[in-house]
Amino acid sequence: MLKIEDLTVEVNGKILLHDVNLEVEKGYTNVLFGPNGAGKSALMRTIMGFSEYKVLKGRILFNGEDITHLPVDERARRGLGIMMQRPPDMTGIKLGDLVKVTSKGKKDPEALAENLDMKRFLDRDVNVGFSGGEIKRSELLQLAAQNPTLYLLDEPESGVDLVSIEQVGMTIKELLAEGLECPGERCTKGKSALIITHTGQVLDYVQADRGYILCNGTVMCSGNPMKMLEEIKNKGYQECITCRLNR
Ligand SMILES: Nc1ncnc2c1ncn2[C@@H]1O[C@H](COP(=O)(O)OP(=O)(O)OP(=O)(O)O)[C@@H](O)[C@H]1O
Repeated sequence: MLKIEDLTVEVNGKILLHDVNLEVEKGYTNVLFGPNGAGKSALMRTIMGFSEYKVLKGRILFNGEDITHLPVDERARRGLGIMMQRPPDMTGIKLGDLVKVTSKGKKDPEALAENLDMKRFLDRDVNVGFSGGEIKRSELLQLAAQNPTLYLLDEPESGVDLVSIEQVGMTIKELLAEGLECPGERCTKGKSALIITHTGQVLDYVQADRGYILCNGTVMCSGNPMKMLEEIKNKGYQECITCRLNR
């Protein structure tokens, strides 16, 4: 589904990512770990196609197509959706109108908002004055309306209180399960996701398939995400440089 090959990226003349290789197969949920400033959000934003991130080398393939130089809207049309860590305020745009446009009129904003306890926010300007947790729920509401096939989720649990985390986690679980098919005993998973998490809280709700550790702008190793999380909690990131984490 998503394949990143030897990707090197600069912003304002500074190389933020180099020689990044990473994959998310159809139906997989992969996790991106890494210390602050490693380049995780930059990678997400590059995958989504934000124009300030210039690809100097390598490519991004989505369903076999080279999308490295496609604009954001084209990537969204092809099925990429992002929950940003810090999305911008959109003064003058009502959340309800955005949800309606994003779903192309196919989904009822009120019904989508009900699930996320966001009905009272539909008449408000997107993100303006929203609390940290409300922003996360607003981002999820927009993703539910867009219905992408690959979810890029940048720290979905950050700023979310311990009660609301269940709501956020369960919503992500439901979104990723859409299209889940279980012919006979075997299930084919629905959507794909790449999730950035520091705490791993979201992994209490979503089963992760593979973890990647990004340090200093490049992927240092990949492996079992739960083992990686355990290692990071116990030992921090110092070992990732030499890629000695248990996999
Ligand atoms: N538009 C930009 N212009 C200049 N520097 C940038 C830009 N975007 C990101 N950076 C820098 O790139 C580095 C990586 O940032 P990024 O947000 O990707 O880190 P991160 O791994 O997501 O960190 P965190 O875990 O703290 O969210 C940081 O030093 C950041 O200041």
